[in-house]
Amino acid sequence: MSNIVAIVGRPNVGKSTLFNRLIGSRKAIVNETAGVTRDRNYGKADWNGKEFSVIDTGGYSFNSEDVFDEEIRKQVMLAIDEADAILFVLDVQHGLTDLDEAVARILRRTTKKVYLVANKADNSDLIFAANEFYSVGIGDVVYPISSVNGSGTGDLLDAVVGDFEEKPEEEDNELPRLAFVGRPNVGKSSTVNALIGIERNIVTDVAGTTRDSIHTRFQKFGHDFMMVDTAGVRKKPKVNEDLEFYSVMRSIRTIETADVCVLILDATRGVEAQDLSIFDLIIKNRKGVVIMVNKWDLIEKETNTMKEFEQEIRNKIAPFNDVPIIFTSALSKQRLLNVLESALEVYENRVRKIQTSELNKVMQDAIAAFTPPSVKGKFIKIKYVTQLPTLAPTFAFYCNLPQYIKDPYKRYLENQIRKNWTFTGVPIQIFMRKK
Ligand SMILES: Nc1nc2c(ncn2[C@@H]2O[C@H](COP(=O)(O)OP(=O)(O)OP(=O)(O)O)[C@@H](O)[C@H]2O)c(=O)[nH]1
Ligand SMILES: Nc1nc2c(ncn2[C@@H]2O[C@H](COP(=O)(O)OP(=O)(O)OP(=O)(O)O)[C@@H](O)[C@H]2O)c(=O)[nH]1
Repeated sequence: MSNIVAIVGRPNVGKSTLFNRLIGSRKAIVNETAGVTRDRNYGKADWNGKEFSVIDTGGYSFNSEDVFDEEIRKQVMLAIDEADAILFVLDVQHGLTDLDEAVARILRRTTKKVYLVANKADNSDLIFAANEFYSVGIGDVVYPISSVNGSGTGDLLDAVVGDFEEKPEEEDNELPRLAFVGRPNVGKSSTVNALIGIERNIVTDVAGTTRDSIHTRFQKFGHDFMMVDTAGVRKKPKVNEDLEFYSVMRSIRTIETADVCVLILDATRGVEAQDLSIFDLIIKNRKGVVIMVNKWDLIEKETNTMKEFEQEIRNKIAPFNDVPIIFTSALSKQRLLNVLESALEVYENRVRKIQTSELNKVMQDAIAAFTPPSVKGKFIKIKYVTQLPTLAPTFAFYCNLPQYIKDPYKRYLENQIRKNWTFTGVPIQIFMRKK
């Protein structure tokens, strides 16, 4: 499980610019995954081989003035709760403002690691001016950086990743880990409680290694798996705000811990932007996914209601829509066990390894049937393909001119893989390599 770094600060100090710079090194890799949309607030970064998640708390803010300060305050508090490290960004060109001071007051109270980042230090005079920020009284070091030209970010990142605690591998490594995620009020607690209630005696709470995550072991019908972060679900830290930021922040750690995520939707609300953001988080972390449309009991049904609903979801999550979709009622426990069955199938799909010989036999035919279009008169030849020994399915295609193979052709290859083997619910990565 990776470390989580949150970027906080008042508007316009350059949080998004810093965010883009931090995840920039990963962009090329992220784009390799056909059809994954990059949202602007969450990404994976890598510094000297240490991977971590980055959250940009900006951009979520309300535009209305009176709720503004309060909203920033809440975001900072939540960032403190959920992140392992905080980058507190200030603007050297603008100097300290009241709002900076207000954020600093909150940050002074946390025991989490806070790094004071003096952004927009584009030249040596401005780097010198950053010394002003020692007066803020957070940490022993001020990191002058320029998010625009990149100077100083190396020293900052050295410090940040140098302070990461090695996260111990969680216990019960072989058991599949399932997580129930979704925005507030969709029925996460009801689902988990119903599942636990189904066989009260055969579940045990296992304290996780992180703060307050409790993993519940579930053994029944020949299944044996862990439900991750059920503490967060059952304890119900009541966040009233139905804001994207909260669902996303609360979901990140859970998703990173899981192998398969059950994304719960509220049938009465349809698919909303927040649901799609959480879906993107799951895909970005290359986890398995099952979509559970809950509160189905509340829907007036006609002959095709379910089919139409399902189609609407598939359209919205396209292009990656080879995903199980199950209509449930946590209240009446309808089809909850189907969700489990499905999640465990997805788990099997995620660990599936295809023999290189079998893979090549099938894929060479598919490639022969539809060859990559030649570029600038150059003939592109894919020589062979192999599945890499990674946790989530990743295929490397070796060819003479990898840079000329574009996303549509990669999607063709992915579709052929999905057609011939079952990878339902699992994102697939396709890499082109030079041979
Ligand atoms: N000169 C200079 N300008 C910068 C630097 N970093 C960001 N900026 C500029 O500052 C402005 C604000 O940057 P953003 O990244 O949008 O700031 P933000 O903190 O994310 O703002 P909100 O989304 O409103 O919270 C933009 O015009 C950036 O181009 C920097 O290192 N040097
Ligand atoms: N009719 C109906 N109501 C449901 C169903 N599942 C949950 N509810 C109701 O929806 C409300 C929210 O359910 P919770 O299980 O608390 O939802 P949650 O996702 O855990 O909510 P947060 O803790 O806010 O994230 C409760 O009033 C439940 O009784 C369902 O399948 N049908």
